Amino acid sequence: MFDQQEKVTFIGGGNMARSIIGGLIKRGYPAHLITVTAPTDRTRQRMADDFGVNTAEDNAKGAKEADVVVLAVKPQLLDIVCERLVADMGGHGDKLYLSIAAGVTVDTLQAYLSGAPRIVRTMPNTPSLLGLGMTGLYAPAGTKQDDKLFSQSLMAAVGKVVWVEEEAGINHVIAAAGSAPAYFFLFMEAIQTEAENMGFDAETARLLVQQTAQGAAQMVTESDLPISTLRSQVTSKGGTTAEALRTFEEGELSTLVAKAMRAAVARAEDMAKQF
Ligand SMILES: NC(=O)C1=CN([C@@H]2O[C@H](COP(=O)(O)OP(=O)(O)OC[C@H]3O[C@@H](n4cnc5c(N)ncnc54)[C@H](OP(=O)(O)O)[C@@H]3O)[C@@H](O)[C@H]2O)C=CC1
Ligand SMILES: O=C(O)[C@@H]1CCC=N1
Repeated sequence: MFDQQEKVTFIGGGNMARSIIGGLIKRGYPAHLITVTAPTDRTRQRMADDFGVNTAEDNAKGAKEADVVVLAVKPQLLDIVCERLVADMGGHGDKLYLSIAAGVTVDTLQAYLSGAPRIVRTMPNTPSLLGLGMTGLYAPAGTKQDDKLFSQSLMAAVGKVVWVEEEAGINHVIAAAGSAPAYFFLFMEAIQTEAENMGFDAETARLLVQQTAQGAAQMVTESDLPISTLRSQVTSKGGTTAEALRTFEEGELSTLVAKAMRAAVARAEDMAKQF
């Protein structure tokens, strides 16, 4: 599965790092090659207990021996974390730096990392935990093929991957995939809530929504038909679905979705100016 097995250190052990590491371990990436750094004991302990990976409180200690450093802290912390990291390691160490941060460009990362020449940006999402992630990757011109291949194989171990040619494409991946699990969760929450209002207990309401969402997603995955055809197969003329869909149309759901995706892109662009 993994042609190259490199020592990988994750700086930060939050939701996204956990999803990727969980997915990697599930797919057989050797735990002893993975290190996670995080300031709190609890995060480090959970990582060690759940996945058997190495942990370190000190970022430089955790990253010094690594071949690949995955930057998995919040975007607003990246400057201080990277600058401290290279200072404490005595330089960038010519490592491959893989950033998962939204809204921080390669140029900015390079400035934070004292000119590190090997940087790849990725935009994963949390279903990586189940091996069902969707990751966009961007490598600046001149990135070595080996670095692209390793970044791709790491992220492909936890789901599907797409490369974007232009760095701006990463923001489009954020809108369509990185942030998008939350859109589906919101939709599912709304269905569950209304099912409960209709009288189902919470457990049954959740079962109704989760099984339906999983079934619908699986149909999209397994069918060659356009999604609109799958929708119309549910929609009997003059029936119940048509009424529900008409209500969504009246509320301009498609326009609202487009607006939400544009808002995610705009926020990523703002962040890129801010950091
Ligand atoms: N969540 C998501 O769905 C996605 C997130 N991303 C990106 O992933 C990155 C992380 O997001 P997410 O996982 O949600 O964030 P979380 O807040 O869940 O995790 C952040 C982690 O950073 C750790 N941390 C804080 N300060 C430091 C430090 N000085 N040195 C080392 N580690 C530190 C925290 O440690 P502790 O636990 O000890 O407090 C925590 O484990 C962001 O840049 C985000 O843009 C990208 C795609 C999807
Ligand atoms: O909300 C965020 O900024 C991050 C990036 C994509 C998903 N979560």
